[in-house]
Amino acid sequence: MAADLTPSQSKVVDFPYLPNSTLKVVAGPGSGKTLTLLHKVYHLIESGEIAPNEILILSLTNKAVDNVITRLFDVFEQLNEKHTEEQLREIIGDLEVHTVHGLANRVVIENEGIINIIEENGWRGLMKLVSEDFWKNKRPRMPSTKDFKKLFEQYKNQKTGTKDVVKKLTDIMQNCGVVTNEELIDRASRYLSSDLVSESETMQYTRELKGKIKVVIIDEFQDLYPSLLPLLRRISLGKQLILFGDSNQSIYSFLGSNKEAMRAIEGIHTGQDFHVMHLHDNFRCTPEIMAAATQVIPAKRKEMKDGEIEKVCKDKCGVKPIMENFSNPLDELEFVRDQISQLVCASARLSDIAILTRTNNQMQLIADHLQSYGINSHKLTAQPDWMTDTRIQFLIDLMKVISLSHREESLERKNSMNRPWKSDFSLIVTLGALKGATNQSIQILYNECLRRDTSLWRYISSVPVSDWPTAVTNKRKISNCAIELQKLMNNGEFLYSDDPMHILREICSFAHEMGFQMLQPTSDGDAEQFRQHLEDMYTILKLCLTNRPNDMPLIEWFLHSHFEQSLSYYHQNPVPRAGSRDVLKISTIHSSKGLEFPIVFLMGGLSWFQTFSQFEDNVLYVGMTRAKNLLYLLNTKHPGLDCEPTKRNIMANEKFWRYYNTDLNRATAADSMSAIRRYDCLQRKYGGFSINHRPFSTLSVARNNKLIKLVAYIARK
Ligand SMILES: Nc1ncnc2c1ncn2[C@@H]1O[C@H](COP(=O)(O)OP(=O)(O)OP(=O)(O)O)[C@@H](O)[C@H]1O
Repeated sequence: MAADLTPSQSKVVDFPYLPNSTLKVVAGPGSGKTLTLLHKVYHLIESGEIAPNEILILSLTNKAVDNVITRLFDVFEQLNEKHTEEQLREIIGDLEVHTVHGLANRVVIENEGIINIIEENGWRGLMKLVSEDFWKNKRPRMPSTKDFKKLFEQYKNQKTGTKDVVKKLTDIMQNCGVVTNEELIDRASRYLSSDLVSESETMQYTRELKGKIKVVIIDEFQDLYPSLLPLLRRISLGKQLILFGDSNQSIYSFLGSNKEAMRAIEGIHTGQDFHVMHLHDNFRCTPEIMAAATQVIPAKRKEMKDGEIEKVCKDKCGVKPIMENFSNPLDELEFVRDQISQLVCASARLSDIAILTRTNNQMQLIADHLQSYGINSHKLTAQPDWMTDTRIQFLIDLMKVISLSHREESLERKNSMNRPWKSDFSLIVTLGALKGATNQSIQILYNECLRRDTSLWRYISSVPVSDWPTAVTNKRKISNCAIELQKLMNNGEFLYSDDPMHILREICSFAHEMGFQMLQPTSDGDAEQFRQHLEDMYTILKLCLTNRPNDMPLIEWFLHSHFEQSLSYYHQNPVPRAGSRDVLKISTIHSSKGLEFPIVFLMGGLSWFQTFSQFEDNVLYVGMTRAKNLLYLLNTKHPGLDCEPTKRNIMANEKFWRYYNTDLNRATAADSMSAIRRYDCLQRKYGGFSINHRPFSTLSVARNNKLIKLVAYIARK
C-alpha cells in the first residue's frame, strides 16, 4: 500500500502499533517526514486497530499543524480504495490535530471557562501596576515588556524577591482569567491527571483525551522545550508515542533546551519500548544546495567525512548557491530586485521565489522596497497578521471591557456575588493606553479598589471624581473615558448588535474620540496596514454571525471564539493571491520551517544599521534547506560556508533553466538570448543600463517604478 514510499519510509509506516512504547523517526530536511507521517496515520486507521478519534497529532506551531491539515486530504484521497469523499472527510474530521497550546487551551477552557493568554498589551498593562521602586537597582533602567515578562517569571518561579508585586499581578491575572503560556500547560496537565475530572459528566473532552487516545504523534519534535513536559508526559503515558523530527532543525532554543526536553520525553518509554528509525533521502534540494547546507552544521560536516550524509535524490543542477556580501543595505536590496528581474525574464515565476529574513522588521523593509517597484509580496506568518496587530488586540480589549463590565453591572443589579472582577485586567490595559493616565495614577486607583473591595470599573464609573485620591492625575480624562464606555454599555444597539460593521464603527469611533496614542498610524503604509487588519477583523465578525449560538450576542461570541475561528478561516482561505503567479513570498526563516520553494533568497546579516551577528547554525540550515533549485546567500557569513564569489549570470544559463523547468514539471524555457533580450529591453526602456554594468546602488535608477511593474507584468505572462 505504501508503493511510492522509499524502503525506510515504508518501514516507519508498517511499524506495528505497540501501546506503552515510543517510536522516534529522525528525518532530515526534505526527507518526506510529513508525507510519511500522513501515510502512517492512514495505515493505522486502515489496519482497523486504531479509530481516527484515538489518534492525536501534536505540533508546536500553527504552521506545522496547517501543513498536516492541508495535506491530509490529498494523501488520504490518493491512498483511499474504498471510502467516498464524504466518508474520508469524516475520518479526517475525527482526528485530533492541534498545537500543544491549542490542546491545552481546549482542556483548560472546558474546565474553567474562557481564559485569555496574555499578549503584548497585557504585559504592558501589568507593568502599569508596578511601582518605580520595583525597577530600582535593576537593569535595564528603561525596561521593555520583554524584560518585565522575564523578571516576572523569574520572581514567580523563585517565589522570592518582591513578593507583594508578584502576588498582586498573579492575583489580578487569576481573577481575570489571564494566563501565561506556561501556566496554560501546567493547568491542562493538572486537569488531565486529576481523578476528579473523570467523574464529571460535563468534562467530556478532557475525559476522552485521558481515556480514548491510543496513539500520540508529535510532529517536529525539535521544537519541544522543557516547560511543555508536564502535558506531554501526561498525554503520552500508556500510549504509543511517535516522534518525527530533526534536531538539526531545532530553532527555538530561546524558549528552552530541546535536548533537555528530548531526554525527558525519551525517558517516558525506555529499553525495548524505545525504537529509533531514520529517513535519509532528500527529495527536495539539489546536491549543490545540500552540500552547502551540510557545511553549516558541525556534526553533519563530520558525518560527511565519514560518508554518511543524506542521499540526495535529485541530479546536480550545475549551479552552486549564489553568495554575495554587501556593506550597504541599499545595494543588497537593489541586488535582490535586479536578480528577481533576471529570474522572471528567464523562466521563473514570481510565486516560485521566497525571500527569507531573520526578523519581522527586515521582512517589512524588503516588502516595502519591492512594493515601491510594484512587486507584490505575500507575507507568510504563523498566524493571520491581523491577530498579531497590537492595535487590533487593543480594540478587542476594549470590547472585553464593555462586555465584562456590563455583565458585572447586571449581576450586581441582581445582587449576585460577582467577585472576582473579571473586567479589571482589560480596563487596566485600556486606561494604560490613555494619554496622560500615568502609571502612578493607575496604581493608586487600583490599590483604592483593592482597599474598598470593588472593581476598577465600578470605582471609576460611580465614585465621584472629587472623591478620588488627590495623587491621581488627569482625573477628568479617566472619568471621561468611563462616561464614554458607559454610553456604549448602555447602548443595547452596540452590545446586542447583529451588525458587524456597526460594532466595528462604534468601537473605532470610541477609540478615535479618546485619542489612544497606540492607534495613531505612523505613516501612510501603517494606516493602510491597519485598515486591512480591520477588514480582516470584520470578516471574522461576519463569520461569527453565521455560527453564533442563539442565546449569545455577537460581541460575546466573537470574544469567545475569534482566535479559533480566525485560524480555521485562515486554513480554508489562504490569503487571496498567495498562490498566484505575480506574488512572491516573504517570510522570517522561523515561519518558513516545513515549507519549500523553488528559489530562495536567504537574507543574512541584516541586523541592518546594527552590528552584524553570525547566524545560528540551525537557523541557517533550516533557511538553506527550504530551497529546491536555486539558493542565494546574502550576507550569510558563516565559518562553514565557502565565500568565493559566485557566477551571477543565472539568466543566461540555459542548462540550469532546463533543469529547473523539468523539476517543476513545466514546459521547456525560452532560450537564453530571448531572456537577455527581454531583460535588456526592460533596461533600455525603463532603466537605461545594461545587464553587464548594473549600478546596484544607483537609487535614481532603482526608483524607476515602471521597470519592475513591467517585470511583474512579464511574470504574469
Ligand atoms: N517517497 C517519495 N517519493 C517522491 N517524493 C517524495 C517522497 N517522499 C517525499 N517526497 C517529496 O519530498 C518533498 C519533501 O517532503 P516533506 O515536505 O514531507 O519533507 P519533510 O521531511 O517534512 O521536510 P522538512 O523537515 O524540511 O520540513 C515533498 O515535495 C514531497 O512530496
